Amino acid sequence: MTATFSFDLKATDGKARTGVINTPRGDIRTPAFMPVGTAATVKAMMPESVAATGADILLGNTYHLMLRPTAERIDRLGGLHQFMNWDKPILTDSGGFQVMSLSDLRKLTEEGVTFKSHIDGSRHHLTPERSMEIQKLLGSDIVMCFDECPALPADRKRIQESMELSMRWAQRSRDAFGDRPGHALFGIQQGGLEEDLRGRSAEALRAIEFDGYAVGGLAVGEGQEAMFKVLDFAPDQLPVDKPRYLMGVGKPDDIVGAVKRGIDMMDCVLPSRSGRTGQAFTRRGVVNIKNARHADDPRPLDAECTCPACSNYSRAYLHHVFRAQEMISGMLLTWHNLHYFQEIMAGMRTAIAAGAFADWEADFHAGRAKGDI
Ligand SMILES: COC(=O)c1ccc(CCNc2nc3cc4nc(N)[nH]c(=O)c4cc3[nH]2)cc1
Repeated sequence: MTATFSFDLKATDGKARTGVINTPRGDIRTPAFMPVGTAATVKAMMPESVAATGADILLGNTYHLMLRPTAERIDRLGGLHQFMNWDKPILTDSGGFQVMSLSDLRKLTEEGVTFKSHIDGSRHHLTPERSMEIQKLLGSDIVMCFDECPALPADRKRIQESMELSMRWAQRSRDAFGDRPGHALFGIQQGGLEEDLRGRSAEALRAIEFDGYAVGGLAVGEGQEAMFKVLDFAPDQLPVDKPRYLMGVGKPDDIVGAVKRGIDMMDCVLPSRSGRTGQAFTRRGVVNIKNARHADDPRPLDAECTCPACSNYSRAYLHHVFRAQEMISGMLLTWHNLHYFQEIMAGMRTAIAAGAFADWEADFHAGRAKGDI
């Protein structure tokens, strides 16, 4: 732990990197996966269970928390860490992406976005300045710039105009964030799938100077092949000595491919949301536990996994509690998936430090079957 925020690059293997982000609330081992704690909880998990999976940091959402219970109420109660009983680092997304993907009756102007709450239809306004204020009230350790993420597919003109707006908002975010030792502000690169637009975005962000840089505008339906093509150039457009954060990613093989291309941090609802629907990620591929063929299977989900679900329960039991819609079903599979995602991150950190990423990656892909196992 340190009083300031810093990134210590420990080793590289090809484009893959491993290091530590030092923050006053604790160190973050990279490459890092951030569980998503949207409404001040990682759904179906106690905070101590999230920590037990190996997570060093979790993600919160400005959009959800501003609507309910409001940032002012969380601030009055001591901030988000105390409110949700998580004393390690928290990164908060800035709200723009969630407004466009969750709310309706949205109006986008140079000033910001106005929208109606998906919860009660009340009208709200988000600007770079208001997003910085909300994330400060929450007590977030890593604050994201307020940006606009265009839905794909979109024509080049729309992508360019959106990226240029986001860069003006990045400057306003920086100005509103002010000087907050021990707290970080990350810029977000936009530019769709266009190398030149992403290059201009990266240059604009470098000139403003941030503590870290996100690759935004991806995992919006472009597919893995198109995403990897962007990741073949985008990380190298960003400062080499700062953390690179790929937003919203992803499936296990997306994560491995992103780390291979120089990404240090990721977040995704996939392990928790799919865990609640009965989808388990394992070394050998995906298990849909609700499938009837698991009803009498005494074996664990994954014999090599040490999580509570795999250590103490059979597939038959997990199948039963999902079919019976018992609460323990989402708890066990969410814990398993988050544990497995952290195992992937730990494996890559060790492999990169040993210069053995290629072997680790080959082994990762070798074990995986297609479809349900
Ligand atoms: C079961 O799994 C799921 O339901 C599920 C849902 C959505 C995603 C994709 C999430 N993708 C994504 N999140 C994102 C969040 C972002 N935030 C900002 N500020 N700017 C961005 O440019 C941005 C891009 C994203 N792309 C992945 C999985």
